[in-house]
Amino acid sequence: MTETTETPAAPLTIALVAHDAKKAEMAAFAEAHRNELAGTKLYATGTTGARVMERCPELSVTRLKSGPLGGDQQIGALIAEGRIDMLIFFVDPLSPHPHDVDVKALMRLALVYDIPMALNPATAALLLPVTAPA
Ligand SMILES: O=C(CO)COP(=O)(O)O
Repeated sequence: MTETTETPAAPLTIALVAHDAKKAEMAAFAEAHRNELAGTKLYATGTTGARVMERCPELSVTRLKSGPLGGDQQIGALIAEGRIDMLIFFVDPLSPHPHDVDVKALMRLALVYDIPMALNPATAALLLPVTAPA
């Protein structure tokens, strides 16, 4: 009998980011999808990560800097290194953001590296079950 040694698949790595006006929706999204998210490795910008962990204390989220202080760029760097499989970024299209160039740079890298990117809850809800079964 031949033994096969199967390497367990690495968990899906997801980056969570939400503008201030969308943080409540991100926390609600995380709660609604807590089972799928529990099987993934999560990164988030600082405040978004805090809100998600507040709502779902069982989820372990690696928090980076706050977006305006470089958190969006940190996530962009992880994407460039091939360490992020999916970006869920709830964007507020109705407010100006002082770090808009960082926001654009993050989205640009998600496009360059062709990773699934959901910019609103409706798209994230479609994307998540396809890629991260509960
Ligand atoms: O600013 C952000 C996205 O551009 C998000 O950063 P925070 O999660 O720290 O608020």
